[in-house]
Amino acid sequence: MILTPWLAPIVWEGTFNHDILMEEYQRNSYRIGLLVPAIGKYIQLLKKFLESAERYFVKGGMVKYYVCTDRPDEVKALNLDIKRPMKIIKVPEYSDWHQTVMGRMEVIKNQTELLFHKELDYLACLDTDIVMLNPIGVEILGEMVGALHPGYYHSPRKDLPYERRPISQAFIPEDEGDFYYQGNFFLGTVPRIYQLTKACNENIMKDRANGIHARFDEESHLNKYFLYNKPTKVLSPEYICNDSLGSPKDIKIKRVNHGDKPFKKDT
Ligand SMILES: CC(=O)N[C@H]1[C@@H](OP(=O)(O)OP(=O)(O)OC[C@H]2O[C@@H](n3ccc(=O)[nH]c3=O)[C@H](O)[C@@H]2O)O[C@H](CO)[C@H](O)[C@@H]1O
Ligand SMILES: [Mn+2]
Repeated sequence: MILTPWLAPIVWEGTFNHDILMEEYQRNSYRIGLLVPAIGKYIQLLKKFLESAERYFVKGGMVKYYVCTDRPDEVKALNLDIKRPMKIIKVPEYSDWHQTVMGRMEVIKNQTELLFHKELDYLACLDTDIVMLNPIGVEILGEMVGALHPGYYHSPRKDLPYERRPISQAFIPEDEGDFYYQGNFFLGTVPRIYQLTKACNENIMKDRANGIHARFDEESHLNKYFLYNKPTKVLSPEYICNDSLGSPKDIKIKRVNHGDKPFKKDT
């Protein structure tokens, strides 16, 4: 499938000409931010993430890295082999894993107001446990872009793991839903990312006030948002693979490996 039912492209290897897209990009010299949280022990993953991004993420583009961390000194001590600019954004140490992943929406919203609206045209938000293995180029750029979860792109709607409890703001009724999007790779223009993170954060706050926590944290809220605010471009699972998937025939190129950690996740 290379087009959604609302006619947004689904980006697979072979569906685009990188040279044409790059010429178009260079005429506009868009500024791209790559934001990654590295809070607590996830700082251990940062060097591999950033050095792979340096090699593969929009090569030839104007990219700046934004690292959100509770421990700036540990990030500075990493001896990173990167040439593109990096800014460290100080964030609180959250009480647990769930608050940390949910907090990302609030941090992005706040930093968009303060910083990103001045510094960037596009912002991409990725997990730290991603290692890029192949080029991820300007083909990913769009107004508002989501990535298909590699575990569910062939699943019927009834099997998509949306939040199904009506009490949550992330609730999606049984007879609705297009795709299941992954929470760890989304991007868009700065104004669209602002709207997205503001809406998700407000819904997270409402859930908190109502004593409910959505099934897959901020990913459930992102899926709700994308249902009623359709992405203008969708990334195929090439962009968010992991080894546990094996080698599905339709994934010709694994652009990343996601999820390997040298420590146990404390959820
Ligand atoms: C299989 C599974 O359960 N997947 C869920 C899990 O993905 P993951 O298992 O990929 O979550 P994860 O442990 O990678 O955490 C998400 C990201 O938050 C950041 N981080 C998290 C904790 C911390 O102490 N410090 C820190 O920096 C870091 O960038 C990390 O990569 O979580 C996501 C939330 O985004 C979604 O809910 C996914 O569906
Ligand atoms: Mn992850």
